[in-house]
Amino acid sequence: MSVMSADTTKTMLGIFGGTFDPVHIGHLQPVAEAAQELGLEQVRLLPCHIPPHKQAPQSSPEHRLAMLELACQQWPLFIIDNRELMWDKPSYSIDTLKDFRREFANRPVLFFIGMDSLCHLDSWYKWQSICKYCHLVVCQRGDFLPEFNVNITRLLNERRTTDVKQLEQHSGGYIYLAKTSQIPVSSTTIRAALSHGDVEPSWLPEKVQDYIERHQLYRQCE
Ligand SMILES: Nc1ncnc2c1ncn2[C@@H]1O[C@H](COP(=O)(O)OP(=O)(O)OP(=O)(O)O)[C@@H](O)[C@H]1O
Ligand SMILES: O=C(O)c1ccc[n+]([C@@H]2O[C@H](COP(=O)([O-])O)[C@@H](O)[C@H]2O)c1
Repeated sequence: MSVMSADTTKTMLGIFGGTFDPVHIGHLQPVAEAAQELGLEQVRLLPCHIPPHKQAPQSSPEHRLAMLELACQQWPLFIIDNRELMWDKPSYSIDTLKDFRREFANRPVLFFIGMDSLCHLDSWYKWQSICKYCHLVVCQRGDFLPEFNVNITRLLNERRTTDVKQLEQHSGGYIYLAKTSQIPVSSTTIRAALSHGDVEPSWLPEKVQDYIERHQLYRQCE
């Protein structure tokens, strides 16, 4: 585990990456609950530029950013960090985490991910080094049945903690499974619903839904 040097007073830094195409309640609610469980007052949302493991986003970076800004107005816990959008390359988390480490040398970094991301973590670029640079905080995911393969089982055996102090006292290295609500929604289901004009209003922050309507986004599902 990477132990912090002298600076033990620094507060934990929460970051949450995603394609956010569009941002929805399944992104915001579980992370907000986990942040509260861990005593965080702010979480940075990191919209990715080129998602490493899936098709290019349907909406432009400008639209995705605008929707995130509206979501942040309704959810003041969140602020936007657009560093990945500034880099003209696939958004590999290891690069982003190294960049955070350069900026916040010893500060504990909490990287929020959904349970599906944890289950597929061993397909990420340089996945074995991810926990050198951060803790992972894993949110439950309502539309996904978790199954841990041998790599993830080993990783959890080595790094899982239920002790928040471990997260506070180390800059990275631990995995914390948060007890968050199961919210069975994804951007894919929302894009499909929007293309039929029948999206469930509770899935999206109200202002995001208005924005989508105003700009006629996701009328055609790819
Ligand atoms: N309903 C949900 N509950 C918990 N975590 C979620 C949920 N939806 C997305 N996440 C998490 O949010 C992060 C970013 O996800 P992403 O932007 O890819 O959303 P998505 O809804 O899975 O998108 P898509 O359907 O386009 O693949 C990932 O770590 C993912 O696990
Ligand atoms: O680094 C990787 O190889 C990698 C592979 C898949 C996803 N990620 C990151 O995980 C976060 C959620 O990704 P996604 O694809 O579910 O939107 C986002 O920050 C991605 O950049 C990172």
